[in-house]
Amino acid sequence: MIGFTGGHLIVGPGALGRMLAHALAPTQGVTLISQRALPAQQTLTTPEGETVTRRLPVIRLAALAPIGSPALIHLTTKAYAAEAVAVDLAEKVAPGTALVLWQNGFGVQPSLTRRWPGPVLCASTTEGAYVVDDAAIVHAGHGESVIGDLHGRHLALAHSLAATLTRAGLKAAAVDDIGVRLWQKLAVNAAINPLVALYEVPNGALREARFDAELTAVIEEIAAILAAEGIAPPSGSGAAGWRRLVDKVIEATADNRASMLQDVDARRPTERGAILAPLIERAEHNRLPCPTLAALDARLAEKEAAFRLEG
Ligand SMILES: NC(=O)C1=CN([C@@H]2O[C@H](COP(=O)(O)OP(=O)(O)OC[C@H]3O[C@@H](n4cnc5c(N)ncnc54)[C@H](OP(=O)(O)O)[C@@H]3O)[C@@H](O)[C@H]2O)C=CC1
Ligand SMILES: CC(C)(CO)C(=O)C(=O)O
Repeated sequence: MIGFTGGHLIVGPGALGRMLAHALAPTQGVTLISQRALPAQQTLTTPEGETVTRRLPVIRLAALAPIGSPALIHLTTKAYAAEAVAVDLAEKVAPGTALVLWQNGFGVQPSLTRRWPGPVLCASTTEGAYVVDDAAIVHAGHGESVIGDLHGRHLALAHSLAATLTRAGLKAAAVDDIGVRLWQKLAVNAAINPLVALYEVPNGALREARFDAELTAVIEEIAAILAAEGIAPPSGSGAAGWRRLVDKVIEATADNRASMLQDVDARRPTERGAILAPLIERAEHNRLPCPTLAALDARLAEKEAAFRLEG
């Protein structure tokens, strides 16, 4: 068993986890928690193209001794791994320990807010990072993070974390409507990610006429579902407001291979369960049709099954 000396525990040392660790390490105690051995010598390429190498302590979750209360636990696994990891973690930390969920979508957030024994913050970020290998990541682009909790009970904690992240060079703000922010990001992810992952194209391809009918159908379904849930787009209203937001993101990220496409490229499961499933569930709850979203989900499931067969 390996000891842990306090500070920020970052569980899931992938792109986002290591980016947070690199940012926080100069001013805060940081420990990465992994599921397999990783080198402690870690390199980050900044959005400005600078390369920085740091020693980041890494402990395997299975080897982590029970600990008191770290400052915060950041959960930075993919959404589909988060609940199982949280169950393992809960056995090792004091019950009041705060958890920060960095996952996209709206699956693990309500569920772990109910189940985790301490405060749960949710973060929604437009920072962009990707993994090069076990010792290197790229922070591809600066973004912004918003942080809050689903029931508005931990705003002081959200403010304190946002200030810590901002001081560390990751612009962040505390918000009292994180649920709305998560759904708004989910709407963008649901409109863009499944299509680009299925057609294996960069985001900018969705500007082409051949995708217009499918993109329009997806956005109309999302708009109806979110209207029933009382979630409006950040500006404008209805399907036109969502379309404007999605078009803006497509334009701004035209060269991106979206995260779901990167998962397809790497033959990994996608986060469709965190992005499409909550919309489909809310559509069923509100007795709204969502044939386009359901078809995208089924096609992605088929693609993932084919990868599993490949091996
Ligand atoms: N990358 C980005 O720019 C952004 C990511 N996000 C969200 O953040 C989340 C993480 O994304 P990202 O960092 O890209 O994903 P990655 O796949 O790069 O990282 C996930 C990490 O979790 C690790 N992990 C999986 N299971 C466990 C476990 N049981 N114990 C410890 N670690 C585990 C993986 O380890 P292993 O390598 O061994 O599989 C991997 O290091 C996703 O929900 C994503 O949607 C949101 C906005 C931006
Ligand atoms: C907004 C978008 C689609 C940008 O690529 C994204 O967040 C992702 O790749 O998951």
